[in-house]
Amino acid sequence: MLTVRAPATSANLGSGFDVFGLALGTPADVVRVERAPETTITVTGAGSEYIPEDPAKNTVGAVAEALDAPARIRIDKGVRPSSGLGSSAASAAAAAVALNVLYDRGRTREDLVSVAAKGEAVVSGEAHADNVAPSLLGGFTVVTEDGVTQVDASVPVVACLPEISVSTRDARGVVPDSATMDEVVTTVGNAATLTVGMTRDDPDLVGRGMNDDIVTPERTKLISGYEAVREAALEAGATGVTVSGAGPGILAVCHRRDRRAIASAMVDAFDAAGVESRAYQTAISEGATLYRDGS
Ligand SMILES: Nc1ncnc2c1ncn2[C@@H]1O[C@H](COP(=O)(O)OP(=O)(O)O)[C@@H](O)[C@H]1O
Ligand SMILES: N[C@@H](CCOP(=O)(O)O)C(=O)O
Repeated sequence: MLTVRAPATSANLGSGFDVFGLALGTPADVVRVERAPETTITVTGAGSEYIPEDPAKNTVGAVAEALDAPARIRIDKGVRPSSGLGSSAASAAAAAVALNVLYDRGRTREDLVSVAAKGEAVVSGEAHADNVAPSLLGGFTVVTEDGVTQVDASVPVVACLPEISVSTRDARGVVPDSATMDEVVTTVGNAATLTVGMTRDDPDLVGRGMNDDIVTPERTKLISGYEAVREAALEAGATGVTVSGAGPGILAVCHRRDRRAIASAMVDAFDAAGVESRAYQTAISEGATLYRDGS
């Protein structure tokens, strides 16, 4: 048996829709695999009651098929589904790493990005790779049609997860079809600033580059309390705040000294809006980790 822990991720970071992603230190999914004549899946843990065990409907089923690697697969969810924290991607990334070794397929982590993205197509209709790439590779990732670029960034973050669900499929439905040239120019500038910030581990530059006037405003309408939570995080010292992935999670970037205060300000602001939430105080971290002995 092989065991892989794959981290939650936060995609987009505002200015990098479908392009940017980062790996979070916590939470994470743990996936265990054993060879079997055909693929079976069991799911336990956070939100498991909402996750299908049918291989045709679960992200890991698509990964097993793509690698021609039938297995008994057990998923222990640490990342709640429909969270904006790459829940479906964490399972897919973990399964890709585990099955690649189990069947000695010889794929590199970079090769596995497109394999794991097939799982995303099962749930959101599109094989977007901006969650699976950081879950596999760790750090900050930039996904384009030409491939993936990875930076071992280390920046403190708070990921606040409200007790509401937004499916990625639905949130992709509110993405505008077009943008003005002014909006594009502003977004390119922000994305470039953010990327330089990641290469320097500079939370101020990263935060300054997170603004996005194209996709994010449409998605914040799906998250009760978003504006109040954003304001509270900024007042507590966050250098940038935006929707995590497709939401409802909210990501705040910060200096380490402010992390605890930001986490409690965000939870309090959601509470005042009548929404329960929990905040993960973490940092950009490593990608999927393989444990050979099943421990
Ligand atoms: N292994 C899996 N882990 C989590 N969700 C899964 C998995 N396989 C299928 N799903 C489905 O994917 C959807 C959640 O994915 P998504 O909407 O992209 O949320 P998230 O932002 O948390 O990844 C849910 O409908 C869930 O049932
Ligand atoms: N780029 C995608 C990212 C979705 O992330 P998730 O964590 O919400 O699945 C999008 O914005 O649709």
